[in-house]
Amino acid sequence: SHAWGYGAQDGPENWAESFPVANGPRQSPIDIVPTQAQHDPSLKQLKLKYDPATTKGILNNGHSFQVDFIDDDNSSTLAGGPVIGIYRLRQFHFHWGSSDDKGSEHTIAGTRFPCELHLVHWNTKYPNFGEAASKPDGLAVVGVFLKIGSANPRLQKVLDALDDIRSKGRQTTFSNFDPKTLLPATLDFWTYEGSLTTPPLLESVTWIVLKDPVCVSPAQMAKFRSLLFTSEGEAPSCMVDNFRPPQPLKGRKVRASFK
Ligand SMILES: NS(=O)(=O)c1ccc(C(=O)NCc2ccccc2F)cc1
Ligand SMILES: [Zn+2]
Repeated sequence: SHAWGYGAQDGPENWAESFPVANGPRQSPIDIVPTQAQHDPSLKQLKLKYDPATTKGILNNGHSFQVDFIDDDNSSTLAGGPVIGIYRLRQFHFHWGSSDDKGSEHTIAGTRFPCELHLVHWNTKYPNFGEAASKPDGLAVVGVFLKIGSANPRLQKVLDALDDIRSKGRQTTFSNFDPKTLLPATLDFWTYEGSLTTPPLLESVTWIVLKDPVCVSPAQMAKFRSLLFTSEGEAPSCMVDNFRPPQPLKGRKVRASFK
């Protein structure tokens, strides 16, 4: 089976054994070097429309935790920015470290953040997420950096649900949440063509990485780190350091929506 994780034996350095695309031409994440990004004035404004009523639940999937959304219609969508057409919100999740000096997947000129939020959308020109995930223009993921600061009240509702999903496979009700509240004030972004950052590492993602971080407090980071990679009954293993390090750019251009 394709069991993968973030440990010494099953972690990112070994993923290529089961998922050879790990060494492909458009892998994610990457180190974003702002001075080497090109401002593209043709990039449109990012249009995010999220309906809290589409919130479906919250799940510990053994790699991260995710908040799932009903994606049967265009109630919660992403358009504009670098994408053509309409992409539907499927889920959002996070990646974080065991300490505040690491945890993000993308880095900015080598700077790592303690946490990174991913809002996952799929192109409605395809019938469903699974189909879209195998197409070069199938997915669009918005990445948001979290930096240590004052407690973020918008995060609290998500973090309060974590007590009910401590172990892998646990899920609980979660409703009426507006992911827009997790975003920074300005939606300036970098964009490049990449991949899923976890197996199956499919090269189907248009990445939209926001320039401005949002805040998270040390106590809130401790809540993320209270989750487990393991199921109930297994020897507990703390869910931390669930990030893939930056991958080779292989000639790709990173564009900036801002000067
Ligand atoms: N960290 S990230 O790049 O934002 C990322 C987003 C989504 C997935 C995912 O849906 N995996 C399961 C999956 C993949 C392909 C087809 C169906 C699936 F359920 C993985 C990584
Ligand atoms: Zn992710």
